[in-house]
Amino acid sequence: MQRLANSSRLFLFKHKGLNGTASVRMGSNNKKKNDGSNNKKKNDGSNPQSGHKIPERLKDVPDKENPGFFESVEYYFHRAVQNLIPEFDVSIRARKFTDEDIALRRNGIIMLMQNYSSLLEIQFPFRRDSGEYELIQCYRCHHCTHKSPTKGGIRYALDVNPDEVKALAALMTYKNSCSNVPFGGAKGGIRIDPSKYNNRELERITRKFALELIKKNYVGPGIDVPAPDYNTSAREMSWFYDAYAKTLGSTNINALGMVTGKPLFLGGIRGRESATGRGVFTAAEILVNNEEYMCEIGLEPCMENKTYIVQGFGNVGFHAARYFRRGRAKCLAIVEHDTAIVPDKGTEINYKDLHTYKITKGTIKGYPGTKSAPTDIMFDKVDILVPAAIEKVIRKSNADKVQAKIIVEAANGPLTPAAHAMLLKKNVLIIPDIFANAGGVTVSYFEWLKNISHSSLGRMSFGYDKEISDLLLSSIDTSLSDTFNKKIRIQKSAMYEDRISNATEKDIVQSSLTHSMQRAGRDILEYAEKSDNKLDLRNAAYCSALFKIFKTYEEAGLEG
Ligand SMILES: NC(=O)C1=CN([C@@H]2O[C@H](COP(=O)(O)OP(=O)(O)OC[C@H]3O[C@@H](n4cnc5c(N)ncnc54)[C@H](O)[C@@H]3O)[C@@H](O)[C@H]2O)C=CC1
Ligand SMILES: O=C(O)CCC(=O)C(=O)O
Repeated sequence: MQRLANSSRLFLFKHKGLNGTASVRMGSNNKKKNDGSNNKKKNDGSNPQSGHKIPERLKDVPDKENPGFFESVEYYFHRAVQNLIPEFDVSIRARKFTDEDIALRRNGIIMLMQNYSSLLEIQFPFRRDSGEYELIQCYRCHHCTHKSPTKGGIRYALDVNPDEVKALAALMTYKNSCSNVPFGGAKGGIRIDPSKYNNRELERITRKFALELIKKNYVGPGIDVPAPDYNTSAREMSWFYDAYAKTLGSTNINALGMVTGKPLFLGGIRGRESATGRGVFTAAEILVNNEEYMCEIGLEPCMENKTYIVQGFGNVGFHAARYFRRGRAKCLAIVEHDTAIVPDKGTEINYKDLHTYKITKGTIKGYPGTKSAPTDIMFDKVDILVPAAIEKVIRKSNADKVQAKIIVEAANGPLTPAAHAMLLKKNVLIIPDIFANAGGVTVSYFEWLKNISHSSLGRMSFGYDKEISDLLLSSIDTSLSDTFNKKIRIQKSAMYEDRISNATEKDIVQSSLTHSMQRAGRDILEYAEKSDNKLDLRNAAYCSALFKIFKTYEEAGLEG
């Protein structure tokens, strides 16, 4: 990075985009002389001088206690676009457009990247086991379709609504791009409280929703691929798949790829269930091991003995808590919607056991070896806070209570823009959702690949890899023996023997997930380094995501 002489804001950097390397000026495309008076970013991180304006209707989003979820995502989108205008223009200019056409084309693509493509609202009557009828409301939103299929989970909750589904679909577009998952974004949900229905009823509701989507050609292995999310799991995904397999999918050889997060014996993949929590830990680890970042927030650069609190002990929170403990961090509390628990001094929670306890008792309250605490313990002093429940839990009215140094957004949208800005000012490191919780969709992608290739990962290469490494070792034996003129044999370590002889699909999934998170993290940190506030990883993650989406639209052309 090289600062330009007479500007405090403009700087030059190299970006390795999809199309190789381009040198661009970042931060402002304002050609006017900088008088230093108004060429500054605002406290909320927006940059009015960039040549791209945040739409008037979003102006008060960073100040609201309870902004719309979709408008919050749109707001983050526009903040990032403000930084990217010069980069966008460089990539269009390479195609020899006139200056006027560059602006028109760039603004057209920005419009495409922000807006959702379609939103389907379905209502159907449902007869409960009691004989009563209910009207069930469901939604599915396809956000950007620059890549096919679109992808994202399905949640069951009473607050599912069009605004929420659109926001979550947009987050999926940006998350997929940020993590190099080659899909567009989508999300869906059914507005029910699943705890009020028995299993047969839930199965019928799920199948009806699936059939409505199938009839409309709104889902399919090459169209849109659902997955588990809040209050759904492998069980609901099996029903979804079965509804497809018995209808439109009966003649489709790739039918298994119509949904991910399935059980293992129905085309699922090892490691998907724990993938989001594992990815959350990996994202945290990348930052916690980064000396510069830890120095900025006054922490030691290692995971060992860092304290953590997890809010939401569902699929994501359970596995995240497990991995943090494996990383030798110390749990201070687990917070659920009805209570929090704190481990007794000197004891450690057995998370698998706690998970079983919660399923059996319907609560974590009373778990042996812990004491109950109020749920606002999540605002206590801690190194790492992991909100893994729902959106907008940290807002303008409670953000100043947060005492964590690092927040890892395991849930989608747990912070409002106001809370985000307030915490940034307090020097809190926020690891944003579109990076932190991307482990789930990344392994969903691996499952989809497995389904459409009709082979488990590694099946065609494990044997060959073993033969090649045996050959390599024996050729090293031969060369050493020839050089030293005596028989030399390389000793294989037990770990090597074990890895090479007993490699499983899970090993491939886990190491590929780590690799993918590391690569996404590296790209985000590159953008962060170039920005005015390197702690604003959300803006950096959006920049990393949006540039790739922009390039895809730009290269595909806009006339079709
Ligand atoms: N399941 C997945 O693979 C992915 C999930 N996510 C996001 O992670 C979040 C959690 O999802 P899951 O773990 O799958 O859901 P889940 O349904 O398995 O668990 C959610 C947990 O949060 C608890 N909870 C709800 N409201 C709470 C509150 N106010 N305070 C404390 N706890 C509360 C619930 O009781 C439940 O135990 C959601 O935002 C979801 O969109 C993101 C990426 C992937
Ligand atoms: O696994 C997937 O396809 C999507 C997971 C999801 O819904 C999310 O990342 O929010």
